[in-house]
Amino acid sequence: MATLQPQGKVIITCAVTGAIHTPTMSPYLPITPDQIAADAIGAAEAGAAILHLHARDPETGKPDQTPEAFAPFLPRIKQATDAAINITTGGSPYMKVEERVLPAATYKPEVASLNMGSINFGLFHLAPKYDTFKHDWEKPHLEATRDLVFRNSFKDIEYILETCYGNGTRFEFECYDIAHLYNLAHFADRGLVKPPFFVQSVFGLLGGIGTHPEDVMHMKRTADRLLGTDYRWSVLGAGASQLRIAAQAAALGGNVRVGLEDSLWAGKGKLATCSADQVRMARQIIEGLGMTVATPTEAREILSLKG
Ligand SMILES: C[C@H](N)CC(=O)CC(=O)O
Ligand SMILES: [Zn+2]
Repeated sequence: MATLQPQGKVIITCAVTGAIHTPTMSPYLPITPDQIAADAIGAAEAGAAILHLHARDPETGKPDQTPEAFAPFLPRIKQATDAAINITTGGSPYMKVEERVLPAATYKPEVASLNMGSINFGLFHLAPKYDTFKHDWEKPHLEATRDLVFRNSFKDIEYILETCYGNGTRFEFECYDIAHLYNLAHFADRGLVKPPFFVQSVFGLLGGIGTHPEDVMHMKRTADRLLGTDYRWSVLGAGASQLRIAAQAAALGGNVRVGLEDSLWAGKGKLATCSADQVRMARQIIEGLGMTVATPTEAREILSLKG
């Protein structure tokens, strides 16, 4: 029987680069292997017990899901920190599941992300519009920059489970909406996933659930009802909602995820200069609530990681 999460102990996961933010959005977004390694090591030193990692093409900054792309920074991070490595199987919404699972299948990490359902992945920009009748510019309107579906079908999820399970890898179950919790319960009922389930509730991504405190409560109440004591709850808030969502969840006994993958900000209108900035701010909130940040060893215990 998995050990229950000790009261007041909070696991910080840090996601350092991701695949959605582009270099044009912030000069601090880690792109090269050196930058990804330095940002991850800094986040671990600041208190992150789990490091969620993606790779990018150092020239273009584009997501790169080839195992080779992870090779230059993984051993250095493992050398420099005791943090648990969490390799993405999400890659980017443009990739097929066969490509997305390769790095986790190759490196057999302690943790790998697993997206528990498909979602619309939209990105919009304000586009000026010229009214040919009025011969004048109309109020700029929102136009889709990207109109994607981040596909995670039941077969895709099964494929990743089958590919990684034999490696002792456990999953960070990314749940962007309530339905994804039901999908997780479905795989649990089929015995294809074993408790404790590390549930990463994702708030504030267009296409998924919002960031209202009621959304957070709804996710937690539903997870409590469907998964009982078999899950360890964590949250990530996208963009400016990151620390507000973290504070609410920590106060409810949950764990938190921060990092430049999920938000480029360190407070209102201030770009984070590194993911460690956000780890330090999360830590301040956690300790301010009279709680303590879990060490990598404690996180392994709580999540039954292979170590
Ligand atoms: C919202 C996050 N980008 C979700 C994520 O981290 C997905 C993954 O890497 O598998
Ligand atoms: Zn990710």
